[in-house]
Amino acid sequence: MRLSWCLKCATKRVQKLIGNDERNIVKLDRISLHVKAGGGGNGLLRYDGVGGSGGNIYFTCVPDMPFQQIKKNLNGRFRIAAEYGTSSQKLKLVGQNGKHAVLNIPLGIDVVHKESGDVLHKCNKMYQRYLIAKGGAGGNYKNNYKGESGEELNILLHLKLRPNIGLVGLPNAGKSTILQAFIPKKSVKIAAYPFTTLKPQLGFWKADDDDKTSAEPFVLSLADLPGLIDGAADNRGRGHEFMKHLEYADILLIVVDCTGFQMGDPFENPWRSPLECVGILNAELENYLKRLVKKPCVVVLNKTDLVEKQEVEDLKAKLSTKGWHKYLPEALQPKIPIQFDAVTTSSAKFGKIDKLKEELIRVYKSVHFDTGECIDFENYESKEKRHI
Ligand SMILES: Nc1nc2c(ncn2[C@@H]2O[C@H](COP(=O)(O)OP(=O)(O)OP(=O)(O)O)[C@@H](O)[C@H]2O)c(=O)[nH]1
Repeated sequence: MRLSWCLKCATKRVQKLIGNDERNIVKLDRISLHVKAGGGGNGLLRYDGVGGSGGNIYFTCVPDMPFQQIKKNLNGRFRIAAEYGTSSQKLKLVGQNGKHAVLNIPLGIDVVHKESGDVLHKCNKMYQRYLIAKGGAGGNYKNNYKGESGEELNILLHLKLRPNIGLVGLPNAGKSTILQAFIPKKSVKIAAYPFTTLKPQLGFWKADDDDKTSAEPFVLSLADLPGLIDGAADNRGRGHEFMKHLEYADILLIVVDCTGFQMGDPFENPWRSPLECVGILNAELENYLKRLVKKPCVVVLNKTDLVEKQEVEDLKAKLSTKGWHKYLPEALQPKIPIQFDAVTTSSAKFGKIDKLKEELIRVYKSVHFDTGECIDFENYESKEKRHI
């Protein structure tokens, strides 16, 4: 019962988040807002009257709210203001406080100060009220009975997706092809050149297609992100914009091209072996956010049709060891090597993803059965590993 609730809520939350966009391409993942808290009312010096305080601006996380809804709720104004406090009067010495303004937002929004870039709040607790701008104090003896101004600032709301499975890989590894193989009806942009995927794409995979006995549909969401490059954690290739969507993913799926990777001109950039690709991706993930390398993680060696079977087996064996990173040159070794929950293979172009499907279901279910309820992935620490 609990498990089915988990699965249902995990799927629902992404479906609701992205609204009705048919192709499920995330078109809008940030909103710029001007917020102004109310100013305090003036006091009355002669009678020691105190002005009312200005209203605060709060954001509250609510369930099942699409990100686009924020825009609709604001009626395209992109400005929120709270009420001013009223001034003290002879007949009403204590002024009335201004009303607070509360904006409902979906879970997983980062509130960022537009000018400084500081993250003011990570809004990831349901029904929690986050104070965004404080109203000014009413006039009183401390401020010479002059009402104070409320805080006023420009902010950015950053949406972070909450997929069950987040696909990570270097460009051209075959992420979109994998997504297409999982969800054949979905139209995904695929091409034989890097950076075909420019925006995150979400797909919903009915994972229990063969299981006619299950009462609840078992649907997992997959997010295909644009390819990461060396230095993505330092925002090269707009890395931050995409990596933020991995923060709340339940499972990371590292997609590696079995034939390796060549970035641009071979005279300028060295060819990277598949193992080196894993090392680069591991390093990028840990550099961006250490918590990411603690998440459940599956590696899939894609394009197995292009290399010898033995080569794939050797690679799989290496990655399945605890010290897989030791096979890499020192400069490419990640500081915190990920201990993979599964290493598997696929040939997505030819629809061969059965082993990958099995492993993903196994890892997903094992994680959920461990806790018996919706897992708190922010504090998740796998049993046998991950000493950070
Ligand atoms: N031979 C073979 N080719 C594949 C396989 N999977 C993907 N490809 C090809 O690899 C190329 C890149 O595939 P994409 O799915 O666009 O790769 P991507 O990782 O999404 O690329 P970016 O958008 O750059 O991140 C395409 O030409 C695919 O047809 C596979 O299993 N075997």
